[in-house]
Amino acid sequence: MRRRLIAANWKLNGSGAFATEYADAMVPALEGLDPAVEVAIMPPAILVPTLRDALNCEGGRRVMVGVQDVSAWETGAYTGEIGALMAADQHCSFAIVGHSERRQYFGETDELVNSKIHQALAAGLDPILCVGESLEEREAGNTLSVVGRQIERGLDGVPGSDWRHVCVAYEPVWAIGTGKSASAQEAQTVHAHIRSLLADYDRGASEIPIIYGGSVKPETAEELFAQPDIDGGLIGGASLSATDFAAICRAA
Ligand SMILES: O=C(CO)COP(=O)(O)O
Repeated sequence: MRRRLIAANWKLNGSGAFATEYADAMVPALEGLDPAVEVAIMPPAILVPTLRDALNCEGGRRVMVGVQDVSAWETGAYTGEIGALMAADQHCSFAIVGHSERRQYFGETDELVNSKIHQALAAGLDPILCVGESLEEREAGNTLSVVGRQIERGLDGVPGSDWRHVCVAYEPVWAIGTGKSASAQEAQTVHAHIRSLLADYDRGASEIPIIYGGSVKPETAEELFAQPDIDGGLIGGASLSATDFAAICRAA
């Protein structure tokens, strides 16, 4: 049975007060949710302790926290960076790695993304490797080759013993923040391709959860998550509403 994961990416949004209010709303909203569904929230790193403490009230469901990025270096003179070990020390469970906004605005290459994947795994975090094509690449018919390259280079050198800690998020760049989600069928086609690429590594890799991101809303979540190779979602805009995010979790 593959893992099912619904993850929130707050991006550059939130505050201490927002995190506390959000957690207060999430705890009751998730009551009764299938315990097999993993729920994780990635706020800006500085809000991790506040959110984590507010979520983990007694009797509440376990909601994990994570970071939106980690450094490619473990420690040292790298001003502004946040290390994977530091995130783990703050009880983070996940790290998003290689988000298209990092690739686009901060020039992250597949090689840098690969170093970050190794840092995350070494620190005991579950990395969520983001892959996805731009509109131009899709229109040129290159979706599967772009995604294939990002998977191959991003996961280069990951040992078989670590497959169970890896997640992949397929996030078509043209669907992020645009309100234009890939159709369930379009997403399923790419997910099935990723699944077959992973299966080429070995059997363990074919069990990696592949989640979809890009304008997921409560109204679209159910059909997306019903696809055989879509194991959950990475939610941006809609995750900023605790009510909408909880509704999306229920669709998993
Ligand atoms: O980038 C995303 C999640 O990482 C998706 O963002 P939106 O849900 O706002 O399109």
